Amino acid sequence: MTISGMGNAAEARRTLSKDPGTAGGGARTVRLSKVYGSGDMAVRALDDVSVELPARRFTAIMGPSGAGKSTLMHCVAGLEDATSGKVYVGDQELGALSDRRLTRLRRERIGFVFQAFNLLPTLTAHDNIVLPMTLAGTAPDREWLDTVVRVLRLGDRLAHRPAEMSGGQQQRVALARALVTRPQIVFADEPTGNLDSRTGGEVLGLFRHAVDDLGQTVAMVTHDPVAAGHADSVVFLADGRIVDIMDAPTPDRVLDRMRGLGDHR
Ligand SMILES: Nc1ncnc2c1ncn2[C@@H]1O[C@H](COP(=O)(O)OP(=O)(O)OP(=O)(O)O)[C@@H](O)[C@H]1O
Repeated sequence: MTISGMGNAAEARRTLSKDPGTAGGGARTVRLSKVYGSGDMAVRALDDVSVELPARRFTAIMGPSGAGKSTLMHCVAGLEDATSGKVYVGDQELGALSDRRLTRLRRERIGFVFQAFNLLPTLTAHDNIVLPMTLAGTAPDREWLDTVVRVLRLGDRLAHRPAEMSGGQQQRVALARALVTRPQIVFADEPTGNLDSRTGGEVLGLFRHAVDDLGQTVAMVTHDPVAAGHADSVVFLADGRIVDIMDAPTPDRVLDRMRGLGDHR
């Protein structure tokens, strides 16, 4: 998919290449299990999952409701502890980190785009975008911020508050916020779930752009075979286990596979 008005990708790549160490890392799990609760109430949300989210690739995560998709993303992003097994972001094993170092790794290497955008209503688009840095007490890299804003076509929206923007614009602000710290990995939980198909298509195009032109790694949970068709590969989960991995997915093939898993949405 090509995106109009994306700015100069070669320039973005050059900007990025100044600091190659902060972009392009992947993540993986080794025999990851996650159990919620205990005894009779125990739920095994992830069961012995070994999977790779390769660097500079766009991976979709699919599967029926309750399959463990969000749990997998939360564990890989360091938002939840593993019950057993290991999670690596780049070469770093998350379980080996103190809380403080884990928080720092999350802040510096990981970006999140949640379905509900999670923008603060009283802040302008600009202040929402730089919020992670404001919270961390650091200053944004002006040149990089300008690049992200230009690529995401937000230049004329920076002074607006979320209520003054369309859903697609708010999603782009959320994406800018996830990208501005130059995270190695961007995690997105059903990012197109609430969007009309045109805006959803734009967001998916932005993820492709982040991977192909900005050298980032994207992992996205989705129920939508068309959305998954934008990814490089699809990881299928069912009952907390990986049941298939599909490279070069098309919406038709994804739909067939989903039907086979009993997800008829
Ligand atoms: N905090 C929690 N406490 C207890 N059980 C949980 C918790 N979070 C998730 N679960 C359970 O773990 C399993 C996997 O949940 P998860 O949210 O990862 O699935 P999902 O594939 O993302 O589902 P959906 O598509 O409906 O969002 C489910 O059975 C769910 O009820």
